[in-house]
Amino acid sequence: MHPPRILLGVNIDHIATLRQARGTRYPDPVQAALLAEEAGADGITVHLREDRRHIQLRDVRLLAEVLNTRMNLEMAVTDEMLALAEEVRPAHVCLVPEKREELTTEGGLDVVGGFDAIANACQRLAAAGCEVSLFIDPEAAQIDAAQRAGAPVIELHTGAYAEAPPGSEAAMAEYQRLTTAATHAVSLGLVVNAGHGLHYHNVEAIAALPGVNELNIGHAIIARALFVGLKDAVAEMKRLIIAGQEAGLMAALDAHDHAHDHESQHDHVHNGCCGH
Ligand SMILES: CC(=O)[C@@H](O)[C@H](O)COP(=O)(O)O
Ligand SMILES: NCC(=O)COP(=O)(O)O
Repeated sequence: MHPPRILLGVNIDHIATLRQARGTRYPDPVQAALLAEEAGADGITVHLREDRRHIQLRDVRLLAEVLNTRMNLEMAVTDEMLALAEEVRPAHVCLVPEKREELTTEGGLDVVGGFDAIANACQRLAAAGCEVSLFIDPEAAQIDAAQRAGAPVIELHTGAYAEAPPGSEAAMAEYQRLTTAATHAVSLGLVVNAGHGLHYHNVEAIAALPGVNELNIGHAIIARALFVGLKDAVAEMKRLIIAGQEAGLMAALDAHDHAHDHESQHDHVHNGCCGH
């Protein structure tokens, strides 16, 4: 049976970045969200940062009213944000680490180190009806802790892979880390999302990872939208994700057939079918 198509969550933070740069009312991230949905986005991701550098509370409240798909609210594990999520009740909440001085999210959430606070946040958000995901680095210890904390979903941070020079040993090592992490998380029954730094040239490989449910992509889509329009930018990303998923499935089938052939040859020899 064909697994479900990988979903695309479009992150619209950078529409708000442009608006905030001039203090105008435009461009409106809410308008962008509706266009992205029309182009095939399966969900809309926003990161309401403590410093409110891009997305504002007004955006989150309006999106909660008008989205036709679902909101994925990225937020830090703070009392203020937990209270807000309990009030707005987005379909999905992704807990992320946050530093004021960072340009963008630098690493994954330390679930091992902050276990009690994160497990408590997972419980509160689940009680509010939100599906919680934890944005983590592709490390077994963090994945295990995420499961123990009660998160049904993880989002693997793809930043290190995206930043490594394409084709380099570092990129291959990061890809292997992501593959191992996704396989491990799926074996624990976790839903596996991924994102950060994905763009039109690296997304196919990430869509080919085993068992991926959703990719969250923002910067590259909004940047391309400047030249081709938001709808085309979203549609093109969806096409690449589907192509990557198909390639991953074919590769998995080939590997399976290969292993099967090898096993049959092995049985053949051991069952004495070679005239011995
Ligand atoms: C959690 C994550 O990887 C991204 O959503 C990122 O945090 C977006 O935030 P910025 O748009 O501020 O980079
Ligand atoms: N969680 C990742 C995300 O929402 C998008 O990150 P980016 O594509 O803007 O780097």
